[in-house]
Amino acid sequence: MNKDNVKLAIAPIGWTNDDMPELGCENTFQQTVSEMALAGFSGSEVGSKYPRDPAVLAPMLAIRGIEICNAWFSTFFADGQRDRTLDEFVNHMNFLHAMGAKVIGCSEQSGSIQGQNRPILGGEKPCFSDEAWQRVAEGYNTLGRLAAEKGMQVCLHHHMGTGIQTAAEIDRFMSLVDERVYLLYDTGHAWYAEGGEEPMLAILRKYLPRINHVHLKDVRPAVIDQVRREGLSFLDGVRKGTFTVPGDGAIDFRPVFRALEEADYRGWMVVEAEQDPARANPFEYALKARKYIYETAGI
Ligand SMILES: O=C1C[C@@H](O)[C@H](O)[C@@H](O)C1=O
Ligand SMILES: [Co+2]
Repeated sequence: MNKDNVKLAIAPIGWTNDDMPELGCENTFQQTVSEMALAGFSGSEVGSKYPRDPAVLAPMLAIRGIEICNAWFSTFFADGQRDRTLDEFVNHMNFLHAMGAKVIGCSEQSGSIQGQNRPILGGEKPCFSDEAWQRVAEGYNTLGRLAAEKGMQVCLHHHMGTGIQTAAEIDRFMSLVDERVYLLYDTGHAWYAEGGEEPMLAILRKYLPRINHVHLKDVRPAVIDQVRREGLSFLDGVRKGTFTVPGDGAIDFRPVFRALEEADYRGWMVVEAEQDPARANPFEYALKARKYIYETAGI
């Protein structure tokens, strides 16, 4: 890949998991960003331990050569919480804008079971009605317009346990939104939702021109099988090791990198591999990911 076009970041979720803050609570913000830099990454998403004042955060990252590329934002349009979502979005967008980020990665969280103690593969995730889809589309088109006014772009993170999890749901979403709304492609969630590498790649190939941010997450299929068999929740699975860094799990990332390269992808690729830091040392796994990406993507 061309290193002038693609930048590499890593998410702090490997050090402290904001979905389960007890995982990695011992890892400080400064240790996290220092280890990211030491492992050879130039970007990060934002975790709960990061100072929220750009005047404080920016210099602490600058001395380590780390840029902020994105931060997760939860939307609740299907549930009808449009005003609250838009208000919170504007604050979030302004923070990211002050940090120099260009992308705002959002997830439609109405009815999401990703944080609940319910079987993630047990058919309990939300399915939106036609009216809910219309609310989601209108909401995201508004976010896309607000972001464009700031010279930024909004994207949807398809995610396990949400109403936009499967390939069919991604299709529905993308068919309803306008060209100012992009897709955040997450390899791990695509594999998990569709059960393999071919359907994961099909989503990538279909939406390449609309993908403006990439999460590189590897999977351990044996753990996903256990999650299915034992009716475990998404977070139980994470604790058991559903995800890991590229190069450590089942996914061959070479076709992913090739497809992005052929489509002249320009933007960030973010290693995002939440697992228990007590079992998978975050610095060691960051180095492992960095080496694998160098060897397979050439950057
Ligand atoms: O982008 C993400 C953010 C996390 O909080 C989430 O649960 C994870 O799985 C993910 O892909
Ligand atoms: Co992700």
